[in-house]
Amino acid sequence: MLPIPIDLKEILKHYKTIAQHTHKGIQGHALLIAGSYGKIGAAVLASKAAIKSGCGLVTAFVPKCGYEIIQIAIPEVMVLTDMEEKYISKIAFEIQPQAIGIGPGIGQDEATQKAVHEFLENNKIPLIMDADALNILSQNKSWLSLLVSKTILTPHPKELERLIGKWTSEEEKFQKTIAFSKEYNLIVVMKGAPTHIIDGETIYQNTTGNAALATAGSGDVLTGIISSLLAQSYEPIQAAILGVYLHGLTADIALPETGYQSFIASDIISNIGKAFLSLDNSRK
Ligand SMILES: NC(=O)C1=CN([C@@H]2O[C@H](COP(=O)(O)OP(=O)(O)OC[C@H]3O[C@@H](n4cnc5c(N)ncnc54)[C@H](OP(=O)(O)O)[C@@H]3O)[C@@H](O)[C@H]2O)[C@@H](O)CC1
Ligand SMILES: Nc1ncnc2c1ncn2[C@@H]1O[C@H](COP(=O)(O)OP(=O)(O)O)[C@@H](O)[C@H]1O
Ligand SMILES: [Mg+2]
Repeated sequence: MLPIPIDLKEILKHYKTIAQHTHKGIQGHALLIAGSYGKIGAAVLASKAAIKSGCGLVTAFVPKCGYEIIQIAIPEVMVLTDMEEKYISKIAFEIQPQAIGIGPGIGQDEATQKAVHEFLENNKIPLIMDADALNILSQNKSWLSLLVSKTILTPHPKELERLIGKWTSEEEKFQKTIAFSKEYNLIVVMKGAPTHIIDGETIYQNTTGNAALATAGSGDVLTGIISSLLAQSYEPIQAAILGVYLHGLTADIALPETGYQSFIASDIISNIGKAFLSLDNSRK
């Protein structure tokens, strides 16, 4: 089947402008479970991207060593901490987020794996899983059946291979990912150049983005953007499509100013506003 292009026409079917009388309490609350010692940056990037993508509230759940880092780096974001200093060991919270993003920078410590398992057994909130959360799933494939329906997975090619096994052709890669998506009722964002999204038999192909995105943390930012959209009541497939498009668009907007070399993940975040504005302007 031919992929559906994720272009402006497709995006305008899904994109919702912000209601004038909305307030932060109804704009959605996203929870980002991220970071470990030396990789708190992943939590900073994901939660900053979330608050810059329209949800009303963002909470970051990090190991203790991340507390001051997040509070100072992004005062707009609230912080909950694990009992452990350097890694996540038990995911417990009393807030009621509308979406959860888990994985950037969490590592694969045994205690973190146990915490992820317990979390998945109990979670019913719309979910996006990235990075080490995917690697943990790959090591414990029986946990895939615990995921809430239409959970969004965002693997890069290596993470995808860990999840579905090796492929010998592009065709086989798509066949295996479609079978995987159908078996567990998941949405798979196959990150790459270009990114494809698999939702059962349906394949979408992104049209934005460029090689400037080949830089540390750009996937962590994507997780934050999609978590934010999910918290704003976009359906999981809509959040994945819009998130991937906006993420790529930031790089297309920034490229004339930064060039490929000096573009960094924070430049994605600082151009999210212009990316949203270009959607608003195209409606006028
Ligand atoms: N500032 C921070 O805190 C940051 C924290 N981060 C966090 O670090 C954790 C580890 O994440 P990670 O992705 O670096 O490690 P890992 O899963 O082993 O993958 C690496 C291997 O995968 C491959 N590969 C990747 N992309 C590919 C592609 N497009 N096309 C083809 N192959 C590709 C490539 O394999 P190779 O080609 O070398 O065989 C590469 O060596 C994770 O939690 C993340 O969130 C980072 O986000 C950085 C900023
Ligand atoms: N050459 C490229 N062209 C377009 N997009 C790219 C390119 N290289 C990387 N990307 C995008 O950048 C992101 C990288 O994600 P990931 O590998 O998870 O990074 P990290 O783990 O460092 O945050 C993905 O969204 C991917 O599609
Ligand atoms: Mg990544």
